[in-house]
Amino acid sequence: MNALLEVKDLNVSFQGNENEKRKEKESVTAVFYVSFSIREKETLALVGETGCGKSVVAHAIMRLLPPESRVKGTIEFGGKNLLELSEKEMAKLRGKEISIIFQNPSLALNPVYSIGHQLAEPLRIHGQEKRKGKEWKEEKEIKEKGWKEKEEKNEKGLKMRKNNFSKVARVLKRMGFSNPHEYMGYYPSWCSGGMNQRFLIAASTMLDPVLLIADEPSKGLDRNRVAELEIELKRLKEKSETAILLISHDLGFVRRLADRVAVMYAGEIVEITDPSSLFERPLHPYTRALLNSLPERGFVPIPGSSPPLSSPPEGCRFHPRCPFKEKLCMQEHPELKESNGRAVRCFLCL
Ligand SMILES: Nc1ncnc2c1ncn2[C@@H]1O[C@H](COP(=O)(O)OP(=O)(O)OP(=O)(O)O)[C@@H](O)[C@H]1O
Ligand code: NI
Repeated sequence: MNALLEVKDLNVSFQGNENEKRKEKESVTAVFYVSFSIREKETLALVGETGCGKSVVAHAIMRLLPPESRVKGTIEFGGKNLLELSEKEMAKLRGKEISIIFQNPSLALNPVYSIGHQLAEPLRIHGQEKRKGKEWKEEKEIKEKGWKEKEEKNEKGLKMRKNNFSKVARVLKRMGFSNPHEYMGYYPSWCSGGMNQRFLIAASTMLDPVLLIADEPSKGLDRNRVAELEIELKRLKEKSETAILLISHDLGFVRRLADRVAVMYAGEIVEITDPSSLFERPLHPYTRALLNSLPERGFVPIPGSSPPLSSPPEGCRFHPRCPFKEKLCMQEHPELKESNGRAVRCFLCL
């Protein structure tokens, strides 16, 4: 099957603070030659320790990185390289074809607008774009023909609002809200955190995006809410055409939802495989260490810490923490090699 999204050799660096000794600005390469693809309707999880570059990858796809970042490589989506699109072209895709679930429901929802109003926002933004030229013409005609037509236009606006609201109601109904019109009149502060989280998912998927990016959607949620979120994402997987890039520290969550998992370490992908092979037969020593650090597997911490991204070690980036390292691992940088549907960046595996 064709890839929906194809990330090739993605590099992202940031101009950092001035180094005291060398009196020059240090550059931090947060993402280093990252390549992966997501197929239609597939859920790909991105996992790895904090600071390894997961969010930077997500923001590069959404083109939401700050101006001081330098991005290289290609991100192909629908036959176009997203990195070459103008801001205007990108704005047309955002929220419509590629959407993102923001992490914190209480920050992402505006307290002073009703749920219904906020859920209709993507419809308003993307509906207006298409109508812009036509609207301008209408505006001109109104000036020429007087107020009668203006009244008609107001009616049109009302009709559009009604259409938007019935679309919001349909989406909420699909998400299991039996009485959507009632909830649409609610304000975020009237609802529980779990419910607001579901509204955020509804907002992100209002226009049936082909790709949804969920960056740590379960972070900071209590157990019940994580369970609700999981049900919601499963429902989305089953009932829609949306592919998901799922970024999460919660490996149990990843195991239950992902079709494939990419493991990142210090800005690189070190392993890509299906969840059951990953959990039953992890190959890369880092993946093994990551699994051993899970509470149910004995909570064994990974010795040492991630290398600074401004000066990563020579050879394999994991070698200073690897219990199996050999001389070669310290001297040469391993490639990501594929075999039997798995890919691993290690001289000692495969
Ligand atoms: N705007 C920025 N300027 C400089 N460095 C940045 C910037 N944004 C991210 N970084 C650096 O890039 C690296 C990767 O950050 P990123 O947020 O992608 O990590 P992450 O894997 O998402 O971690 P977490 O699991 O904690 O969310 C970090 O070392 C971070 O300091
Ligand atoms: Ni992150």
